[in-house]
Amino acid sequence: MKIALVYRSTTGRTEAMAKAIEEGILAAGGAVNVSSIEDVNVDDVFASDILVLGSSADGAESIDEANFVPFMEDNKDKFAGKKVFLFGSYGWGGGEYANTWKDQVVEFGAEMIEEPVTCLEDPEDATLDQLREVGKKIAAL
Ligand SMILES: Cc1cc2nc3c(=O)[nH]c(=O)nc-3n(C[C@H](O)[C@H](O)[C@H](O)COP(=O)(O)O)c2cc1C
Repeated sequence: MKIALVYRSTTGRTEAMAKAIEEGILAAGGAVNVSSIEDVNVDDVFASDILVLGSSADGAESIDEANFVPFMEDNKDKFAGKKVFLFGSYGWGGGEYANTWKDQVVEFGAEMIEEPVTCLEDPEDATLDQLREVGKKIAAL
């Protein structure tokens, strides 16, 4: 299945998580089209079966307000039937923003591959290992 990974990261924390997922996908023999939300190609993303989406927490328990919020709203009709995995780093909110994001994705008709994975600030090695395993699972779908 075709896999797209789109992320937003201000200081590199969510980007490190994205790299671990990519490593897992590649290690399992899969291929993935990786882009940051700032220069995402929407047509390419929604030509994929699996959407791996990462954003750090922003605003008041939101995903990235400048780019990811409009990306979600503008493409809400394109999520039906997609398989989605969400991840990202947060600072103080315990990752609550990712639950709201999950609810949105489910409301748009997508299927969650796994529960979102979030982490406080920099991802620990155990989190990166967990994300590599998620990447392997995604590659095998
Ligand atoms: C403008 C701004 C708003 C933020 N809002 C939240 C928030 O609502 N909840 C939270 O837990 N962290 C919030 N954070 C903290 C970031 O999500 C956190 O620093 C994260 O580790 C950054 O990851 P990144 O380097 O991948 O962007 C905010 C940070 C900034 C700069």
